[in-house]
Amino acid sequence: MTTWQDNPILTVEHLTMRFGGLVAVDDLSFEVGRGDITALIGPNGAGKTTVFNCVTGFYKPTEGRITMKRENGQEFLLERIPDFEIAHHARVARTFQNIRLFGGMTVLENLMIAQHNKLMKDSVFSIGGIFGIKSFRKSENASVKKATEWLERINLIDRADDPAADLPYGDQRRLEIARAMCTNPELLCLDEPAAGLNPRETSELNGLLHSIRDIDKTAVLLIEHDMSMVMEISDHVVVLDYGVKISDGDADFVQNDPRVIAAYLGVDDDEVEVAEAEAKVGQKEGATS
Ligand SMILES: Nc1ncnc2c1ncn2[C@@H]1O[C@H](COP(=O)(O)OP(=O)(O)OP(=O)(O)O)[C@@H](O)[C@H]1O
Repeated sequence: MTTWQDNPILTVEHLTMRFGGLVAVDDLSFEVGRGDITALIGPNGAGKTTVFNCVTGFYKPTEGRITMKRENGQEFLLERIPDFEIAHHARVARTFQNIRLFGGMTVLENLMIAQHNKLMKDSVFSIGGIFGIKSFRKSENASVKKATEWLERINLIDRADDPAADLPYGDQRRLEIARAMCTNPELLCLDEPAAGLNPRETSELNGLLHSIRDIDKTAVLLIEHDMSMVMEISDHVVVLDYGVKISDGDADFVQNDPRVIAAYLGVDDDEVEVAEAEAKVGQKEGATS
């Protein structure tokens, strides 16, 4: 079995991000394995979103290197290129904490617009579209086919013509992921994909992420606060606290790591056993009262 170190798609080296005097991310290094679901976790304010923003080009890091290695061997230093090139050439797609669909457009149109760049190119920037040239028609048909396939995969084909804003929250989340997938990413970055979902919607999301890893062979990097979801689906978990990496391994390793338990309980490492015992007593008392 390969691990994230053997075949990384993304390598983060000595990443540091300062905002004035505040060090949000401090000398962070980790790998994201090709074909893995990797979770970036940590308490509030640990620096997770800042890392995401550096990987996807929203922030330029103060120091460090972020290398994306595509399947075809091409390498991109993400800290050096603008965000549209990160999406377009390095093939990194992302979603945000808050859903950013085009609510007034239909469900299908949301998936079509994700393929806009290719359509524009194939239509020679609309001129070919007006005259109906063959390459544009072919490209348009391919876009509709791809959008339809995704709607079938996320069980929204019956809602194709409804405005995206009319969908239930969990469906909107999956549509947003499908829209990101329509840009053909090799790395998909998801910012709290399970936030606000009920257990049924979370289970549908888990199925979708597994299929993206296994069928599309797209690596997934996610930030998530829902620990049971993280531990269930992740091949690899990286834990941050106060901008510093405190643990890095598979889900079993990380959830039993005393440094992680200490960070989440808000105590020092050497106080973990006492805090855990107190937490268990508290749970029992809660159950009997
Ligand atoms: N643009 C910014 N300007 C100044 N400080 C910032 C900026 N972005 C983030 N920070 C600070 O950097 C630190 C890390 O924030 P970040 O949002 O990355 O954490 P997080 O782990 O994603 O937190 P949460 O789980 O609450 O979303 C925090 O102290 C935050 O206030």
